[in-house]
Parts: sequence; C-alpha cells; structure tokens
Amino acid sequence: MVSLQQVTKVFENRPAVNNISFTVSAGETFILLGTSGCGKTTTLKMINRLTEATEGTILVNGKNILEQPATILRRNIGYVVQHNTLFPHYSVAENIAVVPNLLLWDKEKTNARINKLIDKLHLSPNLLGVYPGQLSGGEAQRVNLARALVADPPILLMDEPFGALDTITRSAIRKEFAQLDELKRKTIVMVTHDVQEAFEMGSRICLMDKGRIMQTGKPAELLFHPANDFVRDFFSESWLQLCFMVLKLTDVWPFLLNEPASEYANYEEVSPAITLSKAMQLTKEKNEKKTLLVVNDNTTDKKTITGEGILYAFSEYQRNQ
Ligand SMILES: Nc1ncnc2c1ncn2[C@@H]1O[C@H](COP(=O)(O)OP(=O)(O)OP(=O)(O)O)[C@@H](O)[C@H]1O
Repeated sequence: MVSLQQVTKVFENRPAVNNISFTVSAGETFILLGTSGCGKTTTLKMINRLTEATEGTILVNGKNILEQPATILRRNIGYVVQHNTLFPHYSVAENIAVVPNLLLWDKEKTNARINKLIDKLHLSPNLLGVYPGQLSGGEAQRVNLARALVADPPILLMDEPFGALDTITRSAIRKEFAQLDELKRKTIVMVTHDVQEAFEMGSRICLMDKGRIMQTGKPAELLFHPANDFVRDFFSESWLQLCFMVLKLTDVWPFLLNEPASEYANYEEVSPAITLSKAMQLTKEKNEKKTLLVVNDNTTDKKTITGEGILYAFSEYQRNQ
C-alpha cells in the first residue's frame, strides 16, 4: 500500500506538486497521467525518497517513509525508468544480480532467480554474458525490469518504462508485461503521458495538471463521469476508442440483443470478459459473411450477438450513464 497525504514539493519557490493525496491499494496498478511538466516524475520520486517532499506525509505499507533509512525503504520498492540505467561495464547477469549481491544471496539462489526471470521476460540466456551496449532497446528494457523484479519487491515504481521504445516494440512489451504473473501481485505506480497506455494498464488513473490532481478514478469513471472540463477535454480526442478499450461485454450485457443464429455462417465462441474493441474486431466479415459471437461462460446467460448489436448496446449504455 502506498499513500500520499497532502503532499507538496517546491522547487525554487515554485510548487512542482501541489497538495496531492491518493492511496494505492495492494495489487493495484495506479497510473500518474498528464502532460509534460505536470509533476508526475516528482510524485513518483517522492515515494522512494529520490526527492524529499516539502510538505505532507507519505506512507508505504502503513509506515511513514521518513521513519526508515532510504536504503531499507528502497529494498521493498523496485524502480524502472525510461532511460537505460544499466551499468555499462557489468554484463547483463551482473546487472540483474546487483540487488541480490547487496542482500548477500548465495550464487545458486541468484542464478536460479535470474534464469527464471529471463525466461519469463523472453530474454535469451545467451544475452546473460553480453554488455548493455550490445542490447537492443527492447532487450535493455526487459533487463531493466528483470533487475527491478529480481528481489521480488512488493512495490514497483515505473517512470515511462516503455517510453524509449518504438511503437510496435512498445505495444508488444506492454502486452507481455501485463501478462506477467510477477507483476499481477505487485502494487505498481506508473508514470506515463500516453493515454492509451494508461487505459490499457491502469486499474486506476490519476490525471494531473500543473502539480495538482484533476481526477483520480477507474478508467470508466474518467470517461463517463469526468470531474471537470479539463478531464473531459483531455480525453475528448480518443474518447470513443478508449471506451471500447475499457468496457467489456459484461458491462453492456443488459443492452446486448440476442440475435437469431440461423442467418449467420461464421461463429466465434468468446468469453463475456472481452473488451468491446476485441469483440468488434472478431465480428469483422470473413469471406463476406458476418461473424456472430456466441458469448458463453458459466457466469452469464448465453447470447448470440453481432457487431451492430455491440454498437447499439454501447449507445444504450452511454445513455444510461
Ligand atoms: N530538480 C529540480 N529542480 C528544479 N525544478 C525541477 C526539478 N525537477 C523537476 N522540476 C520542475 O518541476 C516540474 C514538474 O516536473 P516533473 O519532472 O515532475 O514533471 P513530469 O510530469 O514528470 O514531466 P515529464 O513528463 O516531462 O517528465 C517541472 O516544471 C520541472 O521543471
């Protein structure tokens, strides 16, 4: 658990972060989102005391971070940044082993953990002996993450972790990360200015502007119940796309019409837990025949639905918000 209570950071008489409060529960992925200079990185760095807050209280797992030495605090907090922060004269294996060595793990335990992690992160074992300068951007970022995860810290701070990667690598690595069971158990605070990334990864999003919090909430809350004009305007450009990314068939379930199955030649069995955008993708015509989704699992009634039906259900859902 990470909790900020009325936290302010002043640089040169100017507040970079201005009286912000939020609590991140265990296991949550909490996103700090906003344009350049709004105070996201400063907020993140105050949590592991790379920057000291000017005012306010920060609790990590219920304990005031000022009541323990920064080095001890940081053992429980992994930290991944955008830039390649690997030591250039250490091999990949040596870079990942930095924290285990500090914790005096024996060689066998360290090696077993490193091998497990590189496998999970889809890194070739052949890379363990090479130096960071020989890695691609995507490989370097996977090694950065392995280094942050190696001692299994319960909290992970990530500052634009995919920022230095090209769009395709970025999207692929993001999807891999989202599926890592290592990450699912962690409390994550992540900084991004990429709206799509925020909605794809965040269980809650904190939108900031000029050092202040404009709104904190679940992705759907920000889209359907914006707290003010700033929040509404911030998402207006990609609003529809974000809605389809965020909403699942279960969310619009009462508005989904059950179509007669006999008229359709293509069928696809899907779970009601898929997003509207995934469902729309699956209803694309194949061989000039529309595909019907047969939504079925044990938690809902079975329905047969079409792409048009999903669009209709979305507009009804929107009207009811
Ligand atoms: N060490 C520092 N000394 C003085 N001013 C600073 C310092 N660090 C940050 N600032 C200022 O604080 C404000 C917030 O910076 P911060 O890096 O937290 O923003 P950000 O939202 O993370 O931006 P970006 O997305 O560009 O990284 C900016 O105006 C920045 O210039």
